[in-house]
Amino acid sequence: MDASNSPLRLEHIPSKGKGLIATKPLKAGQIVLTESPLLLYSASPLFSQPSYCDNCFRTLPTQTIPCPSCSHCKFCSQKCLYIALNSSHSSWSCQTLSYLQNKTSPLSTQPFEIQVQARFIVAVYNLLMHNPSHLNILLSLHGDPNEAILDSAKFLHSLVSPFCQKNMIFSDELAAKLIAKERINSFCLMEPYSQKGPQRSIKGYGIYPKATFFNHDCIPNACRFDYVDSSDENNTDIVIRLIKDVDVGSEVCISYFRINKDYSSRKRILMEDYGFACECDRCKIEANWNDDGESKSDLPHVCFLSKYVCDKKNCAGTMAPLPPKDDEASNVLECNFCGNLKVDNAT
Ligand SMILES: C[S@@+](CC[C@H](N)C(=O)[O-])C[C@H]1O[C@@H](n2cnc3c(N)ncnc32)[C@H](O)[C@@H]1O
Repeated sequence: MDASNSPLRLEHIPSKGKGLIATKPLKAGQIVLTESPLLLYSASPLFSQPSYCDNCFRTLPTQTIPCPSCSHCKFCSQKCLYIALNSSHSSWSCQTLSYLQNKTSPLSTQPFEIQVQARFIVAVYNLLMHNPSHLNILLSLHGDPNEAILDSAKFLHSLVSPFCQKNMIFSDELAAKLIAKERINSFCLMEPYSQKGPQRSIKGYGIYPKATFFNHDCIPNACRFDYVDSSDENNTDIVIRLIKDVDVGSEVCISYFRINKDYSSRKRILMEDYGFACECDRCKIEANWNDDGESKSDLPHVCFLSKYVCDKKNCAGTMAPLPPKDDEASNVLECNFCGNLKVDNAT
């Protein structure tokens, strides 16, 4: 990120913590970051059977390959099974998850959110057993534990720690710090778009240590593309593409959710999930929104939404221009959810 030819650099942004700033003038459609995940984990409750591969998160074919030791994990190919057995689904993870997924497990009566935290704890402990140096990266991310996280960390660590060797670094304090990072810094891996809707559900979560530094804006100048169900080798990479030109020195921001959410939903999610009150221009205007009958169609954010929200049925993804070719900006917009293309005649 700090390499001299990188389009972005990390800086302190007043009242936001760290953020990413353009190091040169950047063009709409430009890809400013492609990054592989440090950690991936499933978003499925522990006692359900996911419909996607436990290694690559692509939708499972009809013929699946189960883990030879547990009945819970399924893979789409021998290659994915082999990769997982040597990484995310090590014998330690397999044994620990099998215990947690047992019908008599204390987790069977716990809410969905705690079950996903259990998956995260197993995934992160497994990662740190194999790559202890990743701990510093994880601990440097934003987020501190609150009371609820301290309680769930204590509970989850007590279930998992009997499977850990005595000389390991894990503790309930560390579990709490890690869960607090997970909440704020994870990106969703989504089911493919379907016109039947209603909304794409979440297959899994990924921690991307550079992408996590993008701050939120309700009128973002960049958005995230993902290609989880593509046949690309790096299908779980995250790709951040610019929606508009960005001046040197300006911050590049994404939206942490669909850009067409109303003011009260945005306000609630940003406070409950991310712990901040948004001060962007759109929020300032919408906080004082009243139904005075006056047309609002020429307000900058209303124009932005009508241009960049995908209008395909049940989609509402964000449209961003295709990457520039030979330094020439594209006038074709692509939706980051459904892949819909539309020509932008105003370009
Ligand atoms: C994923 S992190 C983004 C990077 C973070 N700023 C850092 O220093 O590591 C999300 C956190 O950044 C801060 N943040 C993001 N967007 C913000 C905004 N528009 N206004 C204020 N704080 C923001 C909030 O503290 C939020 O919980």
